[in-house]
Amino acid sequence: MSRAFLLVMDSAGIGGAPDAGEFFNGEVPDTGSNTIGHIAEACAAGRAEEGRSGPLKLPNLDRLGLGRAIALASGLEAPGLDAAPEGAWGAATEVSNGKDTPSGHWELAGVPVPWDWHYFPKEVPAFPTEVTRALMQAAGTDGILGNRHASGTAVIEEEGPEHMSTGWPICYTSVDSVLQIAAHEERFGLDRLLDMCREVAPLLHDMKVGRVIARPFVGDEKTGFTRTANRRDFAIAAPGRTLLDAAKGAGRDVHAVGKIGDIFSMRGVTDLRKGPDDRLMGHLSDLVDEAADGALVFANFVEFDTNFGHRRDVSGYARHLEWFDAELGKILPRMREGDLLLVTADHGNDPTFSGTDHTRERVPVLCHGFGARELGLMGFTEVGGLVARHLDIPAPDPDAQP
Ligand SMILES: O=P(O)(O)O[C@H]1O[C@H](CO)[C@@H](O)[C@H]1O
Ligand SMILES: [Mn+2]
Ligand SMILES: [Mn+2]
Repeated sequence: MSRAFLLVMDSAGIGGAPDAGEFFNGEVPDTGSNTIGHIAEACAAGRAEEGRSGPLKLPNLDRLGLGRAIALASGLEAPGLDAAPEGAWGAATEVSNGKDTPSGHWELAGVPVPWDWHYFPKEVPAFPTEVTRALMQAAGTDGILGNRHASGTAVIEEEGPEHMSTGWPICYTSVDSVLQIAAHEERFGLDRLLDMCREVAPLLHDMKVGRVIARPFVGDEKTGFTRTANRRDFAIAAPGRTLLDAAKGAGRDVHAVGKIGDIFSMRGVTDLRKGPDDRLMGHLSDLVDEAADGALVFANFVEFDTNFGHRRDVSGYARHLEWFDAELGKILPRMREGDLLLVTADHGNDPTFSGTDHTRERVPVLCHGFGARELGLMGFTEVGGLVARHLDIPAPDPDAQP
C-alpha cells in the first residue's frame, strides 16, 4: 500500500474558468483573472521586485507540469514556466456556485456544494437584527463594532481602538459567505472569542452562511494591531461522503494539516496539525517520514491567499510560491515508492486583479507518482476520485451518508 499527499496552495488558480464572468470583484467580472499566470508575467516584467527579483522561479512545480497546466487552463504561456513535464498534469474546473475555500475543498474532496450560499448585503448594518442580537448575547456585550463588509487587516486598524475601550467584538463580512469576528487575544480573550464563534455558528449555518471565522489579533494603538495564527473557521459540515470520510471509513489515517480540519468540521480527520505555513511545511516533512501505508495527508497552505492574494501583494505572492517550490524540492526526493503527491488549489486570488476578493479560476492538478502524462481538463471532484483510486478506498459520493 502507498500514501497520498494532497496539497492545496490556497488561491493559486491558473485562469480560464468558463464561468468567470458570473463572478465579480466589486463591479468587475473575474473574466481574464489568472493568479499564477499573471504573477509570472509581472515577475518577468520586473514588477515584483520586493524581497525577490527577476522571473518567477518554480522549477519543481514546473517539472510536475505547472507551465503546461496554465497553458491548458487559460491559453497563457507563462514566462519562465516552460519545462518538459515529468509529472502527470492537468487543470480542474469547479462547478459549485461559490469561489470560496469550503466550496473548493469540498468539491476537490468529491462533494460539490448543492445549495446557494447566503451572502450579507453591502449595506450598513450588514447583519439582520436577529444575528446582531445573537452576537451581542454570545459576547455578553451591549453592542458590536463593524457590522459591514470590510478587509480584515483594515477593520482592526479602524475599529481596534474602540474595541480596546469598549470590549465589543468587531464583526464583519466579505463577498464570501462568512461572518468574521475579530477580537484582541488579551483584551477580549482568545477562548472567549472561540466560544462566541461556536455559539453563534449554528444560527449562521441554518441561514446557509458557510463559515463563522474567529480572527484574533494582538497589539495596541501605538504599535498597530496584527492578526495571529490562531484563526479558527467554524464551517457547515459537508453534505455527502467526502474523500476524508471514505479514507477514515476504510480504517486509514487521515492527517489534516492547516485549516483542513476546520473546513471539514473535523469530520473524517484522525490527526490534526496546525500553525503558520512554515510550520505546516515542517508537519508535512514529518509526515513524509511518519505517515503509515494507506494514509491520506491533506494539507492547506493558506498564506498565499490571506497574506498576499487578498492584499494584492504580487511580490509577496511570488516569494511565497518560490518558498513553497523550494520546500517541495526537498520533499519530493523523499517520497516512497508508490506514494502519490498531488498539488492543487481551491480557487484563485489574482493579486494583479481589480478588488481584493477571490477570483473564479481553474486550478492546477500536478502529480508526482503517476509518471509523466497529460491528465487534461477535469472536474474538481476528479481530484478526490484520483486520490481515492490511488489509496484503493471507496470513491467519495455526494449522495452517500458520511
Ligand atoms: O480580509 P480578510 O479578513 O483576510 O478576509 C478574507 O478572509 C475570508 C475568509 O477566507 C475571506 O472571505 C476574505 O474576505
Ligand atoms: Mn481558499
Ligand atoms: Mn480568502
